[in-house]
Amino acid sequence: MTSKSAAGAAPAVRLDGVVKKFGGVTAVDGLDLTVEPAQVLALLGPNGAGKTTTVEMCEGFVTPDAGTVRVLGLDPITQSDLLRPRIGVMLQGGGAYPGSKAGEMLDLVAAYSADPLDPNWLLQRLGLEDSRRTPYRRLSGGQQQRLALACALVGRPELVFLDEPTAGLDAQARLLVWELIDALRRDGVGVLLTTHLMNEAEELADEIVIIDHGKVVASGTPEEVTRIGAEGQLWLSAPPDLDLAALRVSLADPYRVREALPGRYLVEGDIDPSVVAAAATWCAEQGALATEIRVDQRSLEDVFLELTGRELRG
Ligand SMILES: Nc1ncnc2c1ncn2[C@@H]1O[C@H](COP(=O)(O)OP(=O)(O)OP(=O)(O)O)[C@@H](O)[C@H]1O
Repeated sequence: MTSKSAAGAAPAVRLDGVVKKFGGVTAVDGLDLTVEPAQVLALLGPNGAGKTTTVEMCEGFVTPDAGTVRVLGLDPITQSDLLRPRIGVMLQGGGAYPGSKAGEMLDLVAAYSADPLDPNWLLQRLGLEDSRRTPYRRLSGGQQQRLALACALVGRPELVFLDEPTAGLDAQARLLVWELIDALRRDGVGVLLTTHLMNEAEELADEIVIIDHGKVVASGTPEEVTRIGAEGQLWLSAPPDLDLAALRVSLADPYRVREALPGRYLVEGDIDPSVVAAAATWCAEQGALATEIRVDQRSLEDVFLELTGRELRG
């Protein structure tokens, strides 16, 4: 289920029973979590679920009230001097002086590292080669975001914390970042990623942890998480509001058929090949294109919404 670290190697991140309260709000409530080396773990949760607080405790910016946090085997609060050179943190805003140029900023961060990556190679890898001499304040939001990622990676960290690394990026830039995260994993780097993009988590993560109200509500590989509650289910994706009457005739009792979410049709019962055929035929007879059929497996978004509720969080 989970990739194992090399014998004797400390997990990249290990949280045991971690609690963090802000006044009357319990942001993190007894959280256990492990990121192995060379593993991408996606931490998902609705707004206010406790993701940022969790990551900030790992980075040593926030002190837990209870439990243990170990990052590369070290305590991020009391051993931060030892830890800092070994981790990469993607700061929103980059801690930048607005007038400094993108290339200068990256060079400066690289200068703090004993064995940095070549900043020019990294700029080119992130599609920033033409922005080398551009002052930070003139970079677009997406370019600033990519520069923050470059700053997190230039010191060859063993572990990186990526807080919504592709928020606000266009599709091309997102793909570049995804490729880079994949390359990090291949190089043995652990990645703790927070994201609101379910496809990003499915695409990149070896392990998904969904939290809500500071507690784990589901965890496992993407395949394991998308199987939660999906036994005896067929999900068909197509345009919304199709007429289900004909499908109810061809799949009579004991099958139950409904449009569970707009454009997501759910058949519950014993799913055999004839049921798959009936669902596909029904969709074609409606003149609609079925874009996806999943058996005994749901989309990550369906699982996420069911586990964390559909109401908006503040
Ligand atoms: N410094 C703080 N002071 C007071 N309350 C805080 C502080 N930081 C976080 N909280 C509260 O702790 C809870 C968890 O917040 P956190 O930012 O960790 O959630 P999140 O999952 O990262 O949310 P989002 O997806 O919106 O970024 C929220 O109720 C938030 O208001």
